[in-house]
Amino acid sequence: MRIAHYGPPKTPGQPANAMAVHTDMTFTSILCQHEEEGLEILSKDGSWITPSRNSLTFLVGDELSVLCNGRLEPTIHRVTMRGNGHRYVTNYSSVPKNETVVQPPEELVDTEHPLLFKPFYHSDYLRFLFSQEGIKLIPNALKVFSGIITAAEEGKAEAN
Ligand SMILES: O=C(O)CCC(=O)C(=O)O
Ligand SMILES: [Fe+2]
Repeated sequence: MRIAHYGPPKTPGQPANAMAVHTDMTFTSILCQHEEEGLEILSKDGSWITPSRNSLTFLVGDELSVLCNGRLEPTIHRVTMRGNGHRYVTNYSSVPKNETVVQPPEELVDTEHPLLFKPFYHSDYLRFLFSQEGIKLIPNALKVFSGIITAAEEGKAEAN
């Protein structure tokens, strides 16, 4: 568990990007904001949702998405400081061990649900994310690192 502190925006009244758009390199993260809000979650329709401060927000991390073979998508989120107060947030996350091979159980892979991600070690994924190449790809780094192009997608790419 981590407790993070964010100072108010440098220019009062002007929203500040305090954490860039990303997904978490975790199985799950549970966030709790104290007093000052700021968390923003990207919804399916492209709008940003702002969870209220008195709530727990459950985020699907990259590795949970792999574990359930894409049935859940990683939560895309960012932090924008709009108020002028200090912001505190607790982040309780579950993370695979470095030597864990991240892959779905075989029950979740079949002809209707082909394997979407190549199995990988958590430590290799972290190394990629913090590389010059990986960091630029956030929030789409997972697909580039381990995504399998399906036959349907390949057909689409050839047609273009
Ligand atoms: O501060 C927050 O609300 C979110 C923090 C976050 O996204 C992270 O630490 O990965
Ligand atoms: Fe995050």
